[in-house]
Amino acid sequence: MMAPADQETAIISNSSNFLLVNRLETISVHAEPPSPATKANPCAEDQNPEQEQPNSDRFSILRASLRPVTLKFEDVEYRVQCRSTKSTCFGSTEPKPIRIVLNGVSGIVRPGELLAMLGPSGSGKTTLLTALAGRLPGKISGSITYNGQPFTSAMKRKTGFVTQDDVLYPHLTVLETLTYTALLRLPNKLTREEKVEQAELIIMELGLTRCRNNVVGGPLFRGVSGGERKRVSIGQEMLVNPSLLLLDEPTSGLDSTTAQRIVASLRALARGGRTLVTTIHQPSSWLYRMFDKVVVLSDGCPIYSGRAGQVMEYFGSVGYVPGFNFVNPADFLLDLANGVAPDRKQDDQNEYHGQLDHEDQNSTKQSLISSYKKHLHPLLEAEIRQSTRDPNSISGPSASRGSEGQWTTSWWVQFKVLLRRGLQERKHESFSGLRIFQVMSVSFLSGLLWWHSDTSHVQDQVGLLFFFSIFWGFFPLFSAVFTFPQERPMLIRERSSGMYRLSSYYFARMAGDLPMELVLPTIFVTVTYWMGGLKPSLTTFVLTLLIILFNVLVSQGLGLALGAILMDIKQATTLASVTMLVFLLAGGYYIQHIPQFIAWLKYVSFSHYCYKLLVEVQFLKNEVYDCGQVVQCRIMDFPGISVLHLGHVGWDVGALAIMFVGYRLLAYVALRSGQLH
Ligand SMILES: Nc1ncnc2c1ncn2[C@@H]1O[C@H](COP(=O)(O)OP(=O)(O)OP(=O)(O)O)[C@@H](O)[C@H]1O
Repeated sequence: MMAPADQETAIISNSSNFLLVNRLETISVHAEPPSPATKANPCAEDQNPEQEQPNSDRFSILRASLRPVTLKFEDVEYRVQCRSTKSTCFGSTEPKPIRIVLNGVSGIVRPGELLAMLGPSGSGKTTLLTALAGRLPGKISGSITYNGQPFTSAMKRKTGFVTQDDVLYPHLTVLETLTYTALLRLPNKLTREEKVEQAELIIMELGLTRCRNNVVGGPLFRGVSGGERKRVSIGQEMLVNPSLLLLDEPTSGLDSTTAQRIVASLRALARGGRTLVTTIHQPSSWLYRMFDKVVVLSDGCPIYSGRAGQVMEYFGSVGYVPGFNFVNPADFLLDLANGVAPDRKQDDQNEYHGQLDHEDQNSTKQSLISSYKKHLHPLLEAEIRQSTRDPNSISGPSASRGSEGQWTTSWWVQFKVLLRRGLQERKHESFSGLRIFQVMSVSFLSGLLWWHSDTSHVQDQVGLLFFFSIFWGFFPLFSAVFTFPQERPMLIRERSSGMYRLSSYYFARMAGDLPMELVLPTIFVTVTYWMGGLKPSLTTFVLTLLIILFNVLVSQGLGLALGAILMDIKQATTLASVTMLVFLLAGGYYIQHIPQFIAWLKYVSFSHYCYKLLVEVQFLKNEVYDCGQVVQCRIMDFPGISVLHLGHVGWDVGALAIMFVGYRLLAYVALRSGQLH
């Protein structure tokens, strides 16, 4: 059997260039990594990196981007206003109760260290981690600094954050997911091939080779396993070689061997000069030994913050000694954080069969919190103060090079990669069998209903044109409404790690939607137009098709805007259906004599303009119809047509164009102005 340190050495030496890069970084970082690094990698100091690894040149940019970060958090307090309100008998509401989620948490993590946050469920680990990642909304009291500086956008790009829930595109394979991330997040100075190679290395490093070509999967269809998904999420952050890496429960759902491998990789990453912080549930004693520091939370309050190896000593000194000779320190800490003192635990097992006294638990927690305040807090304060005087931790390169550009890749590269990724992810949804069936069945059915109608039945033909404008108003509107509410988690995740500009995402999304949104209406119109016996002229057909496609784009824009403004699928679909019904009624087909005070409605209805344009091109020439008793009338004088006041094609097209631009602009502004936080 290999000793843990040997195993780690084996993992490091057997694995990819990526870890080799990390090893090399160990030499170049300012801060001195703790001694185990040398144990894990005994020859690191003797080797000339350039000679030993000919490939290392290619990744020198990644190495150069690694800057030691000393993370300090002091007396962090976070309060939230609970949503529930109680109505009083007089109809007024009581003030919303305030909940203290974090209360006076302090700590310091230096480059080369791995800090683990332990605590029962709901104790505030995720909240603290999110605060340290600079992503917690609302006001945080206390101070959190990175090399003595507040969180900046330069720091954002050097920070990796793996959330508890994996936010991944379900239709992309593992390789595609990591490759697109590499293309978006790695600097322009690396070639495309090098970025792809880096993604491959991560796949090897995280043991994902077997499932590299499997789709990630989602709630509706199976893909890779939960543990593999988690590793893909970790890989996405590891790719950019972050100086500060924060992980929320990276081992949840993993078997113990994989969990050990992941934590060993994390420790190796830390030893390469990074600062690592992770939350973890119930680590084994083997995993626990890999942590340099731990913070233990109980109901948002710290009961320990300091060296992992000194934990038993500290709790022994304040009167808490485990009842057994051998105990996993993590289990012991979790018991304490739950208020279960060692003696009570034995009582519980022997006599009470799980009936723990809540008062006892609360008093144990209170006693642990006061011991922390009395003994540990002053020591931590002194350590933080001392480190503030240390020039390495305040003027490290991450502070001095904060003026670097905000983006690693150009707008155009971001646009191209996002466009390709979007097309690949959404082609399944846009051309799903169900969607095609829906459109084709409506198309054939309407073609049969209007089978070879002619100008002797003007009313029927006008009805078909109005149906075109309504169907291709509703359909794209309801598809588009889902876009941004569904993409929101991904957008938040990727934008908060500074992956791309909102504008490049937005334009890529618009461009990617074009072919998908325009193919189905084209097929629909082609089938129904000729089956329905509309004017047998190629020019009229093409013009009809163009008007419908324009209408599709306008209605899609409205759907995008409603989705972006409300960011809630239920609310957005409700508002979309009301709006579309109003547009339908005011469109000019059902009612021709709208009262003056509400007649303005038709001017905001894109269906109205579309319908007018369709009628205009269909009956452009002075055609005639049979208006009874062998009398022929001009079609333009047909009652349902004459009230449309045709003859203003330019205005109608202009109105649609304004709506086309306006709705999309509105959607962009809504996204920009905070719906993504
Ligand atoms: N914005 C919020 N509004 C209301 N309650 C909140 C909010 N943020 C956090 N909380 C509460 O604060 C507590 C701590 O939450 P947090 O997610 O940080 O716990 P945790 O230790 O990570 O739990 P777990 O291990 O189960 O993930 C929870 O009880 C949670 O409900």
